[in-house]
Amino acid sequence: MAYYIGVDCGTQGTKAAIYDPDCMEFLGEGYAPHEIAANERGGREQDPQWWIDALNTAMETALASLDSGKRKMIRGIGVSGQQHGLVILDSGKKVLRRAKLWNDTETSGANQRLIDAAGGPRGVIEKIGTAIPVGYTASKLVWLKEHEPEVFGRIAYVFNPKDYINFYLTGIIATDAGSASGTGYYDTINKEWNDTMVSLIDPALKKALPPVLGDTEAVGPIAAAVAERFGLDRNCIVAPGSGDNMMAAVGTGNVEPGIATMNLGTSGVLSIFTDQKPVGYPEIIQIQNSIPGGWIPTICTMNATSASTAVQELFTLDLAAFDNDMAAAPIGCGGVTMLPFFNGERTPSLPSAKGSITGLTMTNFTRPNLIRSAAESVVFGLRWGCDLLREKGIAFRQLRLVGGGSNSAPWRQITADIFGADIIGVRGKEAGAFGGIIQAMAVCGEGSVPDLCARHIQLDERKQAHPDRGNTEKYEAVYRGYLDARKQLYGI
Ligand SMILES: Nc1ncnc2c1ncn2[C@@H]1O[C@H](COP(=O)(O)OP(=O)(O)O)[C@@H](O)[C@H]1O
Ligand SMILES: O=C(CO)[C@@H](O)[C@H](O)COP(=O)(O)O
Repeated sequence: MAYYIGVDCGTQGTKAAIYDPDCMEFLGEGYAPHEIAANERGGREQDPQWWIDALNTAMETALASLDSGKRKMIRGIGVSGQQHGLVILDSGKKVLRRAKLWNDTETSGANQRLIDAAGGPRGVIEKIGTAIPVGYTASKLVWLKEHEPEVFGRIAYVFNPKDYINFYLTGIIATDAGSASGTGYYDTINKEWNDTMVSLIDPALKKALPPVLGDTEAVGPIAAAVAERFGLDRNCIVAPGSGDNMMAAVGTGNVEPGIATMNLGTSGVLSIFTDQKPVGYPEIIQIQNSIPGGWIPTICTMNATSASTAVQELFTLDLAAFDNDMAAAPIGCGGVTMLPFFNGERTPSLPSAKGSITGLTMTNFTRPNLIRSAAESVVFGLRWGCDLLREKGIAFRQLRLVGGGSNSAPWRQITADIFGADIIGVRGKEAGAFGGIIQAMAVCGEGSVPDLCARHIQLDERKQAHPDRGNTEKYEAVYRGYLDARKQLYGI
């Protein structure tokens, strides 16, 4: 008998869950939040130590009910982490500064300068198979070189948040192809660091890049101090892990054509596995490497539950009351349209955009309409990206919905109606963490990732929603209204 731990280091907090594959049950779970240091210029940063503190708390909580014998039966840990964040260490492996995060738009000017230097978006795609939206690691390095050259000059290691967690767990520095594909200097088609993009940032950076592990190649065994802290066996291995979207794809069975994963978390994400080399895609679609093999063309918006939470907090409602109001408002919110760009936006590329609400009248200016318009607008943003994927022939037969927003019955129905697609949830604590568990099991020889997905992923029938044809038709007009409002304000 063996147990596995999955960890997800998200933007708002870190989760840990312990899984018993024989009983297909979770033995424990834990969570601890982390703060975000924000500035008015769009800066969004976290100290990597905050992730470690949260990880320790989450792990301790998750392990609390396991006696020492059971703790020793934990064979592997797989970590899923917020993508793109820039973690830099000096030659003594000490953190050089706070990590700039995926949702940091302070670096958007630097991103544009890098894209221009690479020959525009198409020049970037020729080199690495994907465009680089605002938020990718590359732009943060360019920004750092411009704004903090002394710090930049001391970089000895550069990697992403998940890799820092693995470094804490093992003492070893490495990354994986999925994470690397979100940096902006990794060739997603040929699966190797791209010298040209690296040199455009700075040729000296090359020596700071970590080795890229295979999909089921362990980082190594857990470090002695960490094993002792949690009472784990020294032979417990740490799997390579990956970015949260790759791991959520695994944790929802999105490892074969036909399944799509949508995450309504801080960010809004839609990813669809493909085994066909993804060439000629629109620039706004991120091409990312999937675990295992293949690719997951991905759309990521910057405002999902971050936007809904802003509205929820404005009205000081709990989630049940918030959902009730969402359900009470009509489709289209009586003409109220929200553009939820509270954090700027990257899909479409509008890093300096602000949130706005249009179409208000004396009669439609109600709390339920404002709440529902937040939920609808988040889904419209993803629908816009999805239509671009559909144009490329990427189709799906089922949308597996995860993230905090998937707990909301009205939001699920809104999503099903706007997409005209069947929605289902996935049982378990957290898709990214469960992806980590499946990957750790694969690394420990329990089966291939697709086989393990087939055996262990349990769909959640309680979180189903099916499109109502009448609603879907009504939404077509409302969606056009959303696109018009966006075009009027931002020309896109
Ligand atoms: N029933 C619900 N209705 C609406 N929103 C919800 C509901 N349950 C959770 N959420 C939202 O989900 C958010 C958390 O989402 P989560 O996916 O855990 O975020 P992340 O992984 O990005 O940190 C919460 O802040 C909350 O706003
Ligand atoms: O940047 C992306 C994807 O490209 C985001 O999905 C981040 O990876 C953050 O994830 P959450 O904290 O919202 O789960």
